[in-house]
Amino acid sequence: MSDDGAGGLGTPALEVRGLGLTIGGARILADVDLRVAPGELVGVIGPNGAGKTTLFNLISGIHRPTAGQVLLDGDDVTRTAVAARSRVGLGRTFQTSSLFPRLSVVENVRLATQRRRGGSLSVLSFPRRGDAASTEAVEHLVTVGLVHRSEVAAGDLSHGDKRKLEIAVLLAMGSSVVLLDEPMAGLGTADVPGLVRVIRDIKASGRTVMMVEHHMDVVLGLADRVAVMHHGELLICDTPDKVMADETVQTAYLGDLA
Ligand SMILES: Nc1ncnc2c1ncn2[C@@H]1O[C@H](COP(=O)(O)OP(=O)(O)OP(=O)(O)O)[C@@H](O)[C@H]1O
Repeated sequence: MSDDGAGGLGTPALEVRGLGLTIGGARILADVDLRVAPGELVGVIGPNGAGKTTLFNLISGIHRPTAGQVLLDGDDVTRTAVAARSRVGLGRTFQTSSLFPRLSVVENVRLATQRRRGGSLSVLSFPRRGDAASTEAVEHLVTVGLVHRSEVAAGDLSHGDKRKLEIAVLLAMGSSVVLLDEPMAGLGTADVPGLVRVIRDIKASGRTVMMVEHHMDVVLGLADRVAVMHHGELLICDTPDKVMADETVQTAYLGDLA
């Protein structure tokens, strides 16, 4: 099933058309159509094994689909490599951390800033405080509320702070479409509101966000629309109210949570 096009008029920031993945005869994902408007936040929910991570893997280029297309800002990137998608503005966090644990917090962000600017990737070039890349790195750390941890090794951060740092790295890479894969996973209850604020700020900055998340209250509180996956298909993509009231969704998923 396709979403009902709440992405609206104009070119979607992200679109998938008829997206499918079959591996060894097993249908992992089938016929997913979804349009995400610039600045929109779409939450992706569904039971374990529904295909949420597979959808992200296809959008970010980790897997090639066996059917369908992925478009970024109207351009077909279905055959584009992960790094090249990143260069045109698609950023993704993973369920497992992808940071450099021995580098400091600010160094991790600065490295991403340098990469985007096409400059040196040498760690030796880090200590030039006050240069443009460092200044920008600090700005991203302010955005995610981590500037007070700038000099700490990334590997020594709490789980919640690592998630914030991953997001700062995406911002430094210049991502305009941000895929967040279970950002709240493993967070203590006390850390959730801080990360929710960060995600709200990212949306407020005009970026487009897709977020796989099992915390329903977080999804319902943040998302403009909620996409529900089930058995590799997209059941519905609509406003939180409509999704919560949808009978098919109640039967397929939400009923299980009650
Ligand atoms: N490379 C693969 N080869 C075979 N099966 C796969 C592969 N990748 C995913 N699957 C299967 O496809 C289904 C969807 O997996 P996926 O990880 O996308 O689900 P999910 O909705 O993200 O689940 P969770 O909430 O548990 O992370 C699962 O049954 C999984 O075992």
